Amino acid sequence: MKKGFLTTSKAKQQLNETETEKKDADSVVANTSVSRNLNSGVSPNTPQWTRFSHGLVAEAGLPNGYERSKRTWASESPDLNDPQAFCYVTLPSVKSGAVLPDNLGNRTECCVSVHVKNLIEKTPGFPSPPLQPTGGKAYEIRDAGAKGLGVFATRLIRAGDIIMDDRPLIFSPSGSTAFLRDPEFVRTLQTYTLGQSKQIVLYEMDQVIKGAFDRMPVENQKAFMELYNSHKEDGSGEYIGRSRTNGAGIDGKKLRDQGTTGPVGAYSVVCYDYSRMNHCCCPNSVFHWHTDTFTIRVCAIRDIPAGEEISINYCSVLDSAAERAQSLAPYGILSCTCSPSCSDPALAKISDERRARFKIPIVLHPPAGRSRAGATWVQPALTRLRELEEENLQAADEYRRTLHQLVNIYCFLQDVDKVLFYAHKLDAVCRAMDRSKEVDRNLLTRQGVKHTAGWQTGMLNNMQMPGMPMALMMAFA
Ligand SMILES: C[S@@+](CC[C@H](N)C(=O)[O-])C[C@H]1O[C@@H](n2cnc3c(N)ncnc32)[C@H](O)[C@@H]1O
Repeated sequence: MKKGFLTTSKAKQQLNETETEKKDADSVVANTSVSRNLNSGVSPNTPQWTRFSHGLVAEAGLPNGYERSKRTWASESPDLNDPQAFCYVTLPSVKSGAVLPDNLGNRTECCVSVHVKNLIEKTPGFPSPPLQPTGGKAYEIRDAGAKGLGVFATRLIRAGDIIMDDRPLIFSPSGSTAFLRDPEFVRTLQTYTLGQSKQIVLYEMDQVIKGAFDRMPVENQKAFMELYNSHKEDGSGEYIGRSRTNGAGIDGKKLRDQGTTGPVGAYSVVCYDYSRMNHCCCPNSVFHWHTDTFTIRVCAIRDIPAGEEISINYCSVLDSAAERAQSLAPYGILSCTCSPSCSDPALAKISDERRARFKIPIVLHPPAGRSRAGATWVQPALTRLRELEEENLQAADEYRRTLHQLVNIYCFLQDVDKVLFYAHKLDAVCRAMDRSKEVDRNLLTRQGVKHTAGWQTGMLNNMQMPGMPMALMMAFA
């Protein structure tokens, strides 16, 4: 049996000691439950380890004197009683006698701790088959000009539709942190400069991913090697370079190494079709990880006409242009031209100001009395929705929140047409964001609306006795 990442008691002790120092690291990757990030080389020990270098790096390559590690970071046959041991495993497991290439799109080579392997295998429904795209496949991969390849709609895709549900080629620890929990390895690193140690960690990560790659069928290896690599000059090897370019962080709240938080102990995946999706600062689709189907699911967040490129966001949609530029640089995206508000400085200024405002939710209080229906108190929410739509920021959570707010307000005001209008928009956005359970199905029919709690509250409010300013007690957030 070979040694895993975290098998020694010293390593475990060091992990516990360093758990308190991860705030800095958390801020790097904690934008969404599924954050697109493999550039988070965060050390629990040194705050400087926030990111790996990118672009042309002078000291690219292993430093002189570093003896290529003979250690095996993960084992094919780990101690299944040690949740911290790391293993290589194919998930969902391929039945003996399974015929390749029938299984090609259905198998993922994983490098995971025994704890995470168990979490995956015990997830209710695992391994359900990937979901079919709504109405059948509606995209093609083709030339996207200066961006390389991209994914384009072949017909109208409606907001809320599933575009793809992609099984990864590889599932592996994100960032370098798994290594940095091995005290012996950390001691070796301490004899080098920070830049040199990052090169060493990149090399070791490359080896880990190569271990998973070597287990793939030839067709999957070919698919992986065809992926774009934006890390050719910074010391990343062929494997980690592709992983940094194409990796998507998965739900780090649930699926992570035992006893870890933040980027430490988190995982990321590299898929095939999904990896061809380019970045847009106002994307028309969103993505989320599903352990039961073991897939990254991409859904349209607004209607996408035939021929339009299908895009996702590689950073946080409400970041300023300068913050987005910083996040995009490791992908080799030096000047984003995805929308007019990126390329035109005057529009970028307006967009920055709006994005900053969108981070602060508006809370509305209906005035007391019966005149509230025609009043202007709803206007701030309507203006916010219009501005979000002008910026094409339907992927921002604030868009979903504002729609919720408007549905509640118009229920309260007993305006069934407006409830239906906003509830249908909300339903599409929630379906895209995998939050459909949030929408009361009654809100989607004229008859049903009248049975909702919000409508009933509005009715009571209309019947209120003079001198009972019930509305004063209400707030629409
Ligand atoms: C995950 S891959 C996307 C697919 C890639 N275009 C391809 O040809 O395989 C990420 C790479 O695509 C390119 N890219 C993605 N979005 C871009 C954008 N908005 N502007 C310029 N290049 C972009 C960058 O080279 C980036 O490193």
